[in-house]
Amino acid sequence: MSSASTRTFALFQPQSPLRNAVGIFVLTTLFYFIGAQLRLVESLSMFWPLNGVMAGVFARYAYLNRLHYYAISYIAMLLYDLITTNWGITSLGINLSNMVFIVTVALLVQRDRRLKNSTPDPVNALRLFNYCLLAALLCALVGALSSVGLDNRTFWPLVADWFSEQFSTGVLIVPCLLTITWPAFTRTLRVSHLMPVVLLVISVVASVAIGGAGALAFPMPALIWCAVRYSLPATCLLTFVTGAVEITLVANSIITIVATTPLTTPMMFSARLGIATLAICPVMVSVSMAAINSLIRQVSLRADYDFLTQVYSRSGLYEALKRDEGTRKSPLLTVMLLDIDYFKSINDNFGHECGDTVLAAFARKVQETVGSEGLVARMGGEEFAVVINTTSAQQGYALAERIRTTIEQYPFNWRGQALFLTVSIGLGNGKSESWQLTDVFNRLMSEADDYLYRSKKAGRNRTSARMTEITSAAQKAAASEPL
Ligand SMILES: Nc1nc2c(ncn2[C@@H]2O[C@H](COP(=O)(O)OP(=O)(O)OP(=O)(O)O)[C@@H](O)[C@H]2O)c(=O)[nH]1
Repeated sequence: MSSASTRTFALFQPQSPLRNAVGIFVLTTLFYFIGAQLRLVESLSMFWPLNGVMAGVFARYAYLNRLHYYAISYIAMLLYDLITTNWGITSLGINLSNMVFIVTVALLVQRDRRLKNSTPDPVNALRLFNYCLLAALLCALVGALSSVGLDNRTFWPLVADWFSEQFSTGVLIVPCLLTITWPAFTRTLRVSHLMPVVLLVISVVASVAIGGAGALAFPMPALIWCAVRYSLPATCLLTFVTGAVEITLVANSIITIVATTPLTTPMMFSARLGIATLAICPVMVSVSMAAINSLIRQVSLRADYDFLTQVYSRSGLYEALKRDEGTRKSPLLTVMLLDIDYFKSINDNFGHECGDTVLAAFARKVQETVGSEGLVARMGGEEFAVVINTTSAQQGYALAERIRTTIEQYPFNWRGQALFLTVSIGLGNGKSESWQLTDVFNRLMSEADDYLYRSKKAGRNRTSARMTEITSAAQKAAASEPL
């Protein structure tokens, strides 16, 4: 799910086992500390981020999936308990339940990776939701078994509490950990970009002000808006923050979902599950948006380029011209239409495959001759267009002649045999205003088409243009004048 355009965290590295071990130890201790601090508020107000964070870390970095790294995380938890609690042997079981959650999620995500299911698609987001569900169930069973009797609590309420806590924090945190990247601010920030976040804050405030069970769903429209507007990592982060804030506000009765206080375990169970279930929606929308955008990029790339020759397609050329509008400086545009002479005979004599190879090599040679400044497009069959900014009609004509002679002399290679081709060219030259480039192009294209016809008619392997017509008419007139 990670974006290639942004840098990823470098806390862990495949070749640095010591660094990884220290990183895992510190992260485990840090998040154990944070969880323990939240736990101190009141027994039901927990938000236990450790398991979600460590599951995300192990799931994200495949090279951390080693027994000794898991063991380091487990030892860090035991040490923390040893120093800060008097749980004694019970700590082994309680922390084993944490490890059950971490290992289950990490292994299931890694398995998906191996099966090549790591692309952002809504099914993967849903799968992650199920993995958290399964991991939370297993963790709750182990956790409740180990802690039954602590604080006089019985098995099933413990399972419910443990499960809802693990599931909600897992669903909120794991997608975040799997997608998080360093922010790359390439665009200037406009106030309108912040509107989804502003609405999100307003909806959380409204949840507090209005209260009731429905209040938990208030941030949903804002989160969906975030999913449509922002990147997947940003959406996951905002969903996590909103969910965590809501859980904390409900647990501390700041969002009042029931009139009775203190909140009972079943109420908190339901609230946590509700928040977790709602949290999957923006993530799925965001993943769908990422999949749609990547598909659009692929499709438009395919439409913009000719598959065989790798130069622009006709529609791609128009798009490129539209992009150039407003930025170009040259007042003159040259459009060339090139048509390979007797191309049919290549197909007839050497086969279609040879024809294809020659077309691709021809396009490469033309692009090479015009350089990166010129746009080359395949207009269809063996007909190509070149569009280039020029300073004079002569410059355009000289370039066309250079293309023609280059092709004439170039030995196209087909299975060790050298094939020689010629090309006929028609030229259109004209002034262009930057805002009407495509209109000018259409006009010059029709002029180039006219002159291409003349090149073919005059015997092929030549360049024709208005300029040459004027020149040859002047030459003819000069020749016919009496001495
Ligand atoms: N191999 C191959 N041949 C193609 C492709 N597109 C068009 N052609 C062939 O290009 C040939 C064009 O033939 P014509 O239009 O008669 O033109 P020509 O033989 O080049 O003759 P002139 O243009 O009159 O010099 C046809 O035989 C088409 O089948 C392609 O993508 N691959």
